[in-house]
Amino acid sequence: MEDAVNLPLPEAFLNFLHSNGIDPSIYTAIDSTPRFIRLKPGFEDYLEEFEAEMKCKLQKLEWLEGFYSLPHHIQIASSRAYQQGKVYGIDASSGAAVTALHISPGDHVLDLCAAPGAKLCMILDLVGDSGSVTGVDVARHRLAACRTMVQKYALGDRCRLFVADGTTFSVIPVGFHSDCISCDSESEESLDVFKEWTSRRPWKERKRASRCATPQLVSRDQPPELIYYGRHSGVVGLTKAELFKTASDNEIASLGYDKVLVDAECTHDGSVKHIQKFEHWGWRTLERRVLDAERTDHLHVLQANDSLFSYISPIEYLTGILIFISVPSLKPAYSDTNFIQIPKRISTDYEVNDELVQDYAMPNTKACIYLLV
Ligand SMILES: C[S@@+](CC[C@H](N)C(=O)[O-])C[C@H]1O[C@@H](n2cnc3c(N)ncnc32)[C@H](O)[C@@H]1O
Repeated sequence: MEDAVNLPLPEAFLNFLHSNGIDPSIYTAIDSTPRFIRLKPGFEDYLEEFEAEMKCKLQKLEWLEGFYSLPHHIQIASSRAYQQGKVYGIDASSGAAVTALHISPGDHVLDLCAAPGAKLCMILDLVGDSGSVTGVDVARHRLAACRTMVQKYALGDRCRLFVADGTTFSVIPVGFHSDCISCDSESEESLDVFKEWTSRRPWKERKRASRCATPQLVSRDQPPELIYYGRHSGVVGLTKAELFKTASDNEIASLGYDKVLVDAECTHDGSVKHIQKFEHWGWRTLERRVLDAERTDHLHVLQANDSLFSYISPIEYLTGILIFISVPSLKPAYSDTNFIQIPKRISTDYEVNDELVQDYAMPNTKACIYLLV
C-alpha cells in the first residue's frame, strides 16, 4: 500500500477510505485499472479485425463469456467494430453482476436503474426472442442515452424504457396484460392504442426536453413515462390504460418479473474509474464537485432512497432473484446513513456471493453482490 500521506487525495476522502479499509492508491494507479470489452454474440469473428485495428492483443476472460481485457490506454470508441455496434465497452464487474442473475432465454427482466445501459444490453442479448427487458431510470437524459445505445446495438425489439422512480415503479411485465387486465373505462384515451414506435420524438416529449435546461430527475409520485418500446416488447397494440394498469393484490403473485436488477450504485470498477478522472481534472476539484455538502446531500437522498427502499417495490413483482449491488462510495462518509450497513438490515434474506466478488475484485475494494432469493 502506497504511503497515503503522499497521495494527492483530499483529506476527507482519505479518511473515508481509511475507515473502510480501502487502499487509497487504487484511485491514483490509473495504469493498473483493468479495461474490458464484450463482443456482441454472433460477432466473435471480428476479434482479429478489432485487434489489428487497435494494434493490441486481447485477453479472453475465461470466467465471463464474451469478455476480453485490453490495455488501459486503448480507446475503443474510434474502432469500426465499436462504431458498428459489434463491441461494447463494459466492465467485467458489470458482466459478473448480470451473470449472477442467471438469466435464461424467455425471462422477463426488470432493470430498475438501467441507464446508461451496459447491463441492460447484455441482458437483452441473453433473454433471446421470447423474453423481454423493462428498463427504468429516474434520470430522463441518462435513459435517453440508454435508448440510443439499445438502438445502436439493434437490441430494442423486446425492450421497454420508462423514465420513473424505481422505488414506486409498478408497471407489470410484458405479456400479462391480455390475461389479467380489463379496462376500467372505455374512454377515448383507453381506445387509443400504441402504434409502432418511431424515432421521431412526439411533440410532448420535445417540448418537455426544451423546458429542461438542466438534467431532470423525476419524483417518486410522477407516473412512469414510456420513452421507447420495441416492436415485440408487448406494448404495440395495448391501450395506455392497459399498459399502465396496476395489478390488484390478488393478481400480484402471478405477475412477477422473472429477475430484477437494482444497480443504484456503480459496480465497483466503474466507481473507481469515475473517481480516477480527478487525476486529470485535479484532485482539488473533487472537493468542489463531489464533497460539496449540498450536492452530496442530494446524491445521498437519491442513493439512500434506492438502497433502502428499491427492493421493497420490486419484491412484490419478483418470482426470481433480486440482485443488489453495493460498493464503497463517498456517501457514507458524509451522511448519517452508512451505505455499507444497509444489507445488514435484510440480513436474514440475503446471501453474499463471495466467489463472484473475488473473481473480479480489485485489491482492497469491498464490493459485494447481494442475492435475495
Ligand atoms: C450505476 S448507474 C446504473 C448503471 C447501469 N445499470 C448500467 O449498467 O449501465 C445508476 C443509475 O441509477 C439511476 N437511479 C438512481 N436513483 C434511481 C431511482 N430512484 N429510480 C430509478 N433509477 C435511479 C441513476 O439515474 C443512474 O442512471
